[in-house]
Formats: sequence, structure tokens, C-alpha cells
Amino acid sequence: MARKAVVLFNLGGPDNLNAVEPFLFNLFNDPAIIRLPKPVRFLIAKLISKRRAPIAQEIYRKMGGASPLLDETDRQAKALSEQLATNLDGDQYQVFVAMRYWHPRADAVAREVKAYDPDEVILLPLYPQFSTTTSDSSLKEWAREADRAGISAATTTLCCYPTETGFISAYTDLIRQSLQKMEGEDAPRLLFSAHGLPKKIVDGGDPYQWQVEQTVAAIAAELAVADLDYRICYQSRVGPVEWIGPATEDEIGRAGEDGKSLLVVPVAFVSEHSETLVELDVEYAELAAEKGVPAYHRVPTVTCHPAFIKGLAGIVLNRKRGCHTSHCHDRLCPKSFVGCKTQPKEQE
Ligand SMILES: C=CC1=C(C)c2cc3[nH]c(cc4nc(cc5[nH]c(cc1n2)c(C)c5CCC(=O)O)C(CCC(=O)O)=C4C)c(C)c3C=C
Ligand SMILES: [Fe+2]
Ligand SMILES: [Fe+2]
Repeated sequence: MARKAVVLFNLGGPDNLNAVEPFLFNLFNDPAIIRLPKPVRFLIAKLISKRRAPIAQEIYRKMGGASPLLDETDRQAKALSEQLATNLDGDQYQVFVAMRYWHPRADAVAREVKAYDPDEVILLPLYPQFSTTTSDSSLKEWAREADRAGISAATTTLCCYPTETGFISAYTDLIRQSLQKMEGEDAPRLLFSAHGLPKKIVDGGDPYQWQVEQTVAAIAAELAVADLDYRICYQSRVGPVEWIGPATEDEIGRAGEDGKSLLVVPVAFVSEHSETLVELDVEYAELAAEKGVPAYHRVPTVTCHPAFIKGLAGIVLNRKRGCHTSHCHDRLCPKSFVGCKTQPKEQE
């Protein structure tokens, strides 16, 4: 029986209020986030993390003083592990969780994976849409730490799954449930809200925004609601640089002007954390009330939705079938799209 290690990646979050500043430092000191030479980046990261810590601490205080992201991810790892145990390929899968900016960090997880002594390591970022700032950053850190831990097993990298059937069905199901709860109210506008990115990063070839658009198109197609009123927008801007838009805040203002109720769908997050529980549920809900939005609702993230977990298991189990590179698993990876780092030519 072959032994397979599946490593799930996510951003990580502080586990207490004192961890907020070092967590932020790790984030801003990442060359994928602040693209400056090491010594300058280090100083800027020290400065920004110190300045942002009190604001971020307020955010985490609203969630009881810690991020729920690790608990959420551990639940997903357990569900995926149970789903993989039903596989028919006779292999044994053990699921690990590695966070980018707070514990469990890649170095410790790589040592655990080494001790498990797998025949193959399968890397699966919990970001459906690939970005240089998220998946790529985690994968690069993993490559360094796996090397340092002496892992020599074959490694398969699953880069992204923006239109994977289970992921799309899970969101479609959750949206339908929310719409049902809103029956009797005026039909809402759907705001597909994704984490934003600095515009310069997208202009540099990051496929994230394009993949977010693919996700939303697939959900809208599966929803099949005639004349569906929906927009894509981007939340969580940080710092003074220009970010991709439209901003979720501006779309909330527009809904107020149009007298439209809102149903917000967080399409780039697969679990609950500060960006959903505080930014969407508290800050933007308050903004919607201020702007005169008649009603404001939010669809939960897919977390352990059975269709999503089955979809992830399918990506893992089908990883070798019909793929052009070791990371490829879905139809959005034409051969010209090596590593999912640029858009296919016809989409540009
Ligand atoms: C400043 C640059 C940032 C970029 C670029 C960025 C991209 C990005 N982030 C996520 C997912 C998450 N981000 C989360 C928190 C968070 N993100 C940034 C900054 C950038 N993110 C900060 C400073 C923080 C900390 C909170 C805050 O101070 O506002 C989280 C939540 C973590 C938690 O709650 O514990 C997630 C998840 C994506 C998907 C993304 C680009 C595609
Ligand atoms: Fe972020
Ligand atoms: Fe890919």
C-alpha cells in the first residue's frame, strides 16, 4: 500500500492578540507581498506591522481574540481525510495543514511529513484561484522547507481549481439556500466579493482576477437564474497602492443608490475568518445600513460542504489523469498556461 501525504496550504492567523504583530510582520516580510529587496522589505515590514497591529487586534478581538482559520482548516483536513479513505486506489492518504504566516508553519510540517515517510507528496493550496501572493508563496516556502527536511519523495502540485465541479456546486447550493431564506423579500443583487490584489501584481501576469471571473461565470451558469443581477468586486484593501476594483465598499454604496438588497458571496475564501466574519459580516453590514441598502445578507463559505470536500478529493485522486504538467488538473490549464501564471492568449 503506497503512502501519500496531502499538504493543505492556507494563510494562517494569529492564535492570540500578542501574535497579531509578528503574524503581520511575517505577512509583510514576504517577497510575494512586498516586492522590495530584503533589507528594505524587512524594515518596511517592521514599520507596517507595528502600525497595523492595533487595527488588526481590534479585528481579531471581535472574533474572541484569535483567528478561527486553523480550526476551520483542521476540520477541512479531517473531512478530506475521511473522503480520501473511501478511495478505491488502495493507497493510504494522510492530510497535513501548513500555514504561511502563523503556526503550523511549513518548516515544522515538512519535518512531520518526512517522519511519515510518504511515497508521494501532494500539495493542495486552499485557494481555489491561483495567485503569486498566496498559493505560489506557500508553494515556494514548501519547496525550501521540504528540501531542508530532506523529503525526497515525488511531489505533485495542484495549483488551482477555479471551476472545479464540486467547488462550484457547493457555492451554488449555498446561494440557493440563502435565496430561499430571503423569499418574500425583493430579489437581491448578488455581490461576488473576492480578496483584492494590488493592480500592479495583476498587470504583472498574476492570473487570480481572471480565475475569480471564471469562478463567478461558472456559478452564474449553474445557478441558471434568468436576468440574474450580479457583480464581481474586491474587498480587503491594505496600504496606499492602487488595488483592482471595483471595491466591495463602492458596490455597497451603489446598491444603496439603486435601492437594491444585497446577497454577498465570498468566492475566493473557502473557510470563515476575519475577512468574512468581521469585514463582511460586521464592517460591510454597517456600511450597507449607512448607505440605505434595504437588506444585507451573506452566503457562508464552502468550508466542509460535502460537494466541496468531494471535489478536493477528486482533484487529489485524479491528479495524474489527462494532465499536461504535474500541477494540472482542470480544463483551465491549457498547455500555453504553464504553471497557471499567465492568462491563456485568447483570454487576454
Ligand atoms: C497587503 C497585502 C495583502 C495581499 C496582497 C493579500 C492577498 C490575499 N490575502 C488573502 C487571504 C487572506 N488574507 C487575510 C488577512 C490579511 N491579508 C492582509 C494583506 C494582504 N493580503 C492582511 C494585512 C491581513 C491581516 C488582517 C488585517 O490586518 O486586515 C486572511 C485572514 C486571516 C485570518 O483571519 O486569520 C485571509 C484568508 C487572499 C486570498 C489574497 C489574494 C488573492
Ligand atoms: Fe489577505
Ligand atoms: Fe493549473
